Amino acid sequence: MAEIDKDTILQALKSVRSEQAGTDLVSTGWVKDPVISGGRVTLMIEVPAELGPDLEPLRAEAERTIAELPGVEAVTAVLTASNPTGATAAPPPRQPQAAPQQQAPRQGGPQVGGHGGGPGQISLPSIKHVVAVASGKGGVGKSTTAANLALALARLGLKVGLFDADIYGPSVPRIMGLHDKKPGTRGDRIVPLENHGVTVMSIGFMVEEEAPVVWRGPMVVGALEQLLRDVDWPELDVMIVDMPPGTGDTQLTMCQRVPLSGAVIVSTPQDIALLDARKGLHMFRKVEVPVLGIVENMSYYQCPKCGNREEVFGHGGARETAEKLEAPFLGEIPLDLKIRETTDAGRPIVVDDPDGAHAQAYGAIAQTVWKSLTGEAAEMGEAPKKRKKPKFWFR
Ligand SMILES: Nc1ncnc2c1ncn2[C@@H]1O[C@H](COP(=O)(O)OP(=O)(O)OP(=O)(O)O)[C@@H](O)[C@H]1O
Repeated sequence: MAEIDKDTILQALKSVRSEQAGTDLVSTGWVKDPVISGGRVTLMIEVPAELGPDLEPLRAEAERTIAELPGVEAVTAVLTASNPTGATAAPPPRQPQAAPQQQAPRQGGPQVGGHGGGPGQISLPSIKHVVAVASGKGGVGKSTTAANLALALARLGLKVGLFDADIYGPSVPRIMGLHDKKPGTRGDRIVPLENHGVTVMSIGFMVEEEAPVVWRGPMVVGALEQLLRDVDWPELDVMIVDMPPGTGDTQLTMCQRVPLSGAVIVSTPQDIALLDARKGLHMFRKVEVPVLGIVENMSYYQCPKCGNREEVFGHGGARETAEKLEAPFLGEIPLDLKIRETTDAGRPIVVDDPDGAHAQAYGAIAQTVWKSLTGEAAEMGEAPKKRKKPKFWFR
């Protein structure tokens, strides 16, 4: 099969003309280095934000042009925009739908479910439930929680996917031990990767590691939607979406476009983070996505040597906030060096120490989430080392 290289791609793109810029696509300087993985080409086109909405035909033509090159099996071109003022402009939000699933559930209360697919939403027919893991601000451990929750759900015997939508800092490839891997292709679809028994996709797989991922407003949503659609998702019981941090227009639009069955909000006990958590809760309620509950992360510090427990940030705030706001409290995860080390080493604690207290805590959260989604109880599978033939763990 013919090898593709960057020069051939750029040469071909010279035949694509931008009416708006009055020149060919390459001369605009908008084309970033194409990423080539086997027969798959991913192309970022970074355009002035104000032109973005008019440039869809240009994007599509670039995609068609590359697709015609020998050796190209699949191509994804995405528009991104760099905006020095930092201002964002998201597409107008879809009006919230009045659907029965869109009431905030209570623990032990009515089940929620279905993967939406309403007007303006992406259709994900092979996925039964899509759950967003969100936080009002960055750095609270959202990705760590998303990964461990996904792994704990897999341990319940479920088929689980993890989609990294945190386009500003995609950390799922590293957390899931896949940072040096690239997804393959089947026909014109992207085949997601798998590790620790969970199917994983991240925008981080598609960009060069050192490349700063600068995305703004509608481009983020467009790129994520496209990636979600281009992936050949297997049949999944549940997909966890690691959302971009914050509660701005981008997050709001994501919540409206992705057919969410529910959302989990991660917060630290600090007041400021809790205020942000409230914003997160209000955001999901505004778009009528059920909030499955709040997880308090870095809840307290337990000395690994003496077992002494210290309430670093005035522990318990998330539980109180959850009660006040009538959202379920899902559980607390302590601040523990082992959680950091295992996460950062690509073997999250649920895999690294499946019998430990932290894995049990994530397991209990996973059970509550699954019960809220389906009304069904699910039992934890045993840790793999105890099984001769692990049934649920490494599938
Ligand atoms: N419970 C915990 N105990 C110790 N370290 C933790 C815990 N939770 C997360 N961390 C560590 O905190 C850092 C930030 O976590 P993570 O990347 O999950 O946060 P995030 O909210 O997703 O951040 P961002 O939104 O900026 O991507 C990581 O190094 C992670 O290992």
